Amino acid sequence: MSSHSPHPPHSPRQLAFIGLRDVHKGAYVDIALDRVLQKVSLPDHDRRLVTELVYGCARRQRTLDFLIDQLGKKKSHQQPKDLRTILHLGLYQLRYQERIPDSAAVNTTVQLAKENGFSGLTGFVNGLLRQYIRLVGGEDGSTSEFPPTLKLPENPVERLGILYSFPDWMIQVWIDQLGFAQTEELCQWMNKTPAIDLRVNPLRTSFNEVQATLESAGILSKPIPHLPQALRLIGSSGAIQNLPGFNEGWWTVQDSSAQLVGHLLDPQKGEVVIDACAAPGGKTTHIAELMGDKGKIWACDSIAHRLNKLKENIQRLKLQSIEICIGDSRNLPQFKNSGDRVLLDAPCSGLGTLHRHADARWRQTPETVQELSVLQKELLSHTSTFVKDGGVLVYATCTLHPKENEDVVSSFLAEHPNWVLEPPSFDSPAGKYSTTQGWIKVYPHQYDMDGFFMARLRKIR
Ligand SMILES: C[S@@+](CC[C@H](N)C(=O)[O-])C[C@H]1O[C@@H](n2cnc3c(N)ncnc32)[C@H](O)[C@@H]1O
Repeated sequence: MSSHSPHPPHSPRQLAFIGLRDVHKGAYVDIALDRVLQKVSLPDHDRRLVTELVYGCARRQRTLDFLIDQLGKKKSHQQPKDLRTILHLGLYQLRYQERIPDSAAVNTTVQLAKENGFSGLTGFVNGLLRQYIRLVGGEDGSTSEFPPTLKLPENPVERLGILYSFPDWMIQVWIDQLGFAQTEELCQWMNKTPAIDLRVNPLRTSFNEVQATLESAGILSKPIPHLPQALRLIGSSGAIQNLPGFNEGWWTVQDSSAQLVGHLLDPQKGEVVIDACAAPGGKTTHIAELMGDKGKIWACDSIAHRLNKLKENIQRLKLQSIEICIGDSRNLPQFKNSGDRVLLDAPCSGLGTLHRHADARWRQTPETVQELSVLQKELLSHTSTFVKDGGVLVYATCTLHPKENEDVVSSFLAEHPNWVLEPPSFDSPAGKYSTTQGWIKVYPHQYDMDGFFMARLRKIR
């Protein structure tokens, strides 16, 4: 084969541009990325660059638009759509990618403009990017403010929204709960690369054995305080399925705060547990492990294909106690009064896991939150009928919006006098994270784990 291919391979930046163009037309960012990466065979470092550019530009789009607004004569939304995407790519590299020299960021962006129908505007692209370098220099944009020449609004909500690239309404929801300084810490946390935590399966191995085996494969890890099965990977690990112990069912990928939910439920051997929103099943398999795989767990979900992952994990972890049930948990009369414990890990706006989904912050709105809170209340009201007298229900979400958390639980308790909020005992893993109100609210910047809310409710008669 000739070494001079007539069709040079796509450059990573061109691929990122194609992916982002899809995102701006409404595609989910991971689907758009998969689509471009599937078409080509790229060396690992180029794949990583495409991935970083697509996720990064999607995540930081509000900040990048602000820079275009400040540096160009026309506002970002007045620019041709594709030109705006190209400018995002250039500015993203200058502001957030320290390893890319400024000259390379500028030249490749100018080239992108040339190749995608903007030959007449290469001078503008070059000028805008060089203006950024002149004004801001080589600062690391993930932590630094802007120089005063770039005029951020006085309003603190907008300031944080622009600086860290979140919608104003989300910032406001957090400021109301945390104040300004902690909201800024939370924003910074949500823009970091997510950690990967494993949950060791004590039915197949031990914590020490997993840690040692990982170490012999060159992967360092550390325990998480108070969580007996949790192991956090340090540094990059490559494809997770290739790590030792995966095929043997020694561990499952699950964030530490999601592991807390299983401990708060505290299921016991021989019990009947109903997991009302189970797919993809991270918590269902944890419950089985905590019960020594003895008893019965009903794993229900309304979306059948989302349960396939659970089926795979049941096989891989070699569990016997889980039974699958496809259906709407707002209407499953067969479970009335049959559960010793019920888990309702409700569908939510995901405000606690925004670092894992680059475009999630732009997809949720106050209206979607409102709709979700209605669904959550309906689910809680019906699934509470599954619980036997004296039994327990844990309500959990991975969001940080009071309308989906405290409000749902408080209005349930107000309408159901035979239920009480039961705080975890202090010596249990969940007890270490409990709040004075009796529920658990994990703020990610405080505990360095995904944001979560969970409350244990007991049916007293
Ligand atoms: C937060 S996820 C659950 C995550 C899961 N517990 C885990 O740990 O892997 C919420 C789930 O609720 C399901 N769901 C949404 N509405 C539902 C309903 N009305 N009835 C049952 N499941 C529902 C969704 O399909 C989704 O899989």
